[in-house]
Amino acid sequence: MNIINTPLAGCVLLEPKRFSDKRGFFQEMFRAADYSAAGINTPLVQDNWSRSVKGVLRGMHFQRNHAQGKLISVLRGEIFDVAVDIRPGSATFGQWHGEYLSEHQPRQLWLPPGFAHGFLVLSDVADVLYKTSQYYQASDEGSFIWNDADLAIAWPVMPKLLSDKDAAAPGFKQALR
Ligand SMILES: Cc1cn([C@H]2C[C@H](O)[C@@H](COP(=O)(O)OP(=O)(O)O[C@H]3O[C@H](C)C(=O)[C@H](O)[C@H]3O)O2)c(=O)[nH]c1=O
Repeated sequence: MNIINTPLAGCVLLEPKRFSDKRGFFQEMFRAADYSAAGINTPLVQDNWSRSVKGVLRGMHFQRNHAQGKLISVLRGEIFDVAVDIRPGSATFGQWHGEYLSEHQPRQLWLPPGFAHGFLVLSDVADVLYKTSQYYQASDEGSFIWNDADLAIAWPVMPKLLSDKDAAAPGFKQALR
């Protein structure tokens, strides 16, 4: 498996092997012993399946006190996946990194605890499967607006559909006060 660093320390792109043949393909989606080399040393305790239609943007979300590491995979369609470094004291605090993830390439993005996460759906539908290193705790959730001017995330297209919560999210600085 290839492990490719991003400009945000600890946030890495993984390229697991995909074995294609005339039937289709086989791909291991997670193997603790191998993924620890990518810095995934905490147990991953929850799997999430998120289905969205074209133009949906989910994010930007984080958990304040029970920060979740997230291993993002796309089983169907294509997304633009974004991580924002919100680790206090990080040299890249407030910086973002985006990756195109799709069913067509064996690529996964690992966000260690301390990142906000969001994605924009580029295909007609997208199925995103992601593993987290902490359980979901609704009361611990924080969010900030997808188009915060200070962050200036370069989304490839404008979103068409957000949850009411995401559409009303505060700015980045306000959310992290
Ligand atoms: C995240 C989550 C949600 N839920 C319930 C709570 C709501 O009743 C419903 C939809 O939740 P929400 O609108 O927060 O889902 P997303 O907007 O996809 O939120 C996620 O979006 C970004 C991309 C993330 O990285 C996070 O995992 C998460 O914040 O599922 C659960 O029961 N467990 C969970 O882990």
